[in-house]
Amino acid sequence: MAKRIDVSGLHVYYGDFMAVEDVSMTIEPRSVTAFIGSSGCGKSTFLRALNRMHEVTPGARADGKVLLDDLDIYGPDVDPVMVRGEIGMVFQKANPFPTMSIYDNVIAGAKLNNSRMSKSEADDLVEESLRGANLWEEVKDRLNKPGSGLSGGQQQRLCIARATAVKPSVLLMDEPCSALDPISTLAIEDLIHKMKEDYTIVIVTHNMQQAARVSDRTAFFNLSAPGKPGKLIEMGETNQMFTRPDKQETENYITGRFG
Ligand SMILES: Nc1ncnc2c1ncn2[C@@H]1O[C@H](COP(=O)(O)OP(=O)(O)OP(=O)(O)O)[C@@H](O)[C@H]1O
Repeated sequence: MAKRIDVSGLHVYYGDFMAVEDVSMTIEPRSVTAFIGSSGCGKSTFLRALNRMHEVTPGARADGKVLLDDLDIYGPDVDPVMVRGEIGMVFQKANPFPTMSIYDNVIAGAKLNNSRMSKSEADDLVEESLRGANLWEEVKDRLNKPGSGLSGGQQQRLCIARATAVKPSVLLMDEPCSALDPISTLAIEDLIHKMKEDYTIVIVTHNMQQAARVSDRTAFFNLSAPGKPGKLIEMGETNQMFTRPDKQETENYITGRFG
């Protein structure tokens, strides 16, 4: 079930370096939110702080509040592994487990959560997740072959199936199409469009057309100079952001005057 994310006053640091400064925003359920902005302005860092994935980087830490509906994901008793189950992530480069079969790739995370899953439950979940990722028809006859034998676009859809098999409520996608050809990109964009009925989706993208095509709301990040922290400049309906942004800085970026 899709859930809302409410961020207030979030700062993210790598050691002493503040990479993201004081970001507050609401990410609506059953919609796609795009993060755009020039390289190094902290989009990926902020995205990773939304499911505590930054904590796997030594020295990285976040300050501030992130609510997933009513759950404070930085609360003292909250397990980051549980958070990452609720808020899944898909990375820039498809990263299926190379030695695992397609089937085992899909079921890997779900099995960690429920080691007593029966064979028929697992079969059903694999089929449902692959169908959800628009990949079932292409792989149903080779489920026992390695995931690494698929094309780049198929591997990315396999990673999406793996992420959704644990039944998250939010999917964070960090430039999921940047390594893909235009046809595979379109397949992922179609999938994002379909999945927003069930999930809250956030996508980081460098591709303005992609942000305009897939997202309902867009957040523009920027930094005042190299080495300075990234900040949220403006967030709004994608249509409005691309036609009548409030801030000159946003307009300059969108019209290609910098970034
Ligand atoms: N592991 C890390 N250790 C130290 N600094 C980091 C680390 N990862 C990112 N940074 C720094 O944090 C800042 C924000 O980086 P981030 O990757 O979040 O930006 P981005 O907007 O996603 O960039 P891009 O669009 O190029 O992917 C940059 O100054 C970057 O050098």
